[in-house]
Amino acid sequence: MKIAIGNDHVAVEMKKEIKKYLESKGHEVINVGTDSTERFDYPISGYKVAKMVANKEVDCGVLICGTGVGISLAANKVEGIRACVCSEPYSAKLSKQHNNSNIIAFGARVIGIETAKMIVDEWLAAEYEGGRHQKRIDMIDEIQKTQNLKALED
Ligand SMILES: O=C[C@H](O)[C@H](O)[C@H](O)COP(=O)(O)O
Repeated sequence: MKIAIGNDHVAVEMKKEIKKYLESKGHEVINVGTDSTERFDYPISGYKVAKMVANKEVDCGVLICGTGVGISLAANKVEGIRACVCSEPYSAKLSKQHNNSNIIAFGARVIGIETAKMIVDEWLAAEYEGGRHQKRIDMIDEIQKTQNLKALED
């Protein structure tokens, strides 16, 4: 798979290790995050990775900041992005199976590298199940596009 990866100053080492790990599994990884530990504003990396995913330049994205929260919030502002913060593999797997997440995020101040590897493994191996879940994803898109939800009017 072709994967974009982004991070802020907190997550430089974890980003490097995850990039290396994914490459060792045969993935092509495009690094758009910072490689410096100088303070760096996470929305920049969140936005860059999100745009690459939304434009289908890559198959999916990985985002890492201190908690994974800020960087995923920024990514989720891009239309079509479903970025999920996970601190354990079960939520990562379900975020793909049920929510069709296209970006996974986690925090370098929250989890260790072995948990991070398990999260990306489970997430990349999982497949979106469609079916009953699609209606809910369509509702999320509807909220984004219209700031409204027709289901409330029914
Ligand atoms: O959600 C935001 C991230 O966790 C950032 O990595 C964090 O806010 C950076 O904090 P600081 O600038 O204090 O290193």
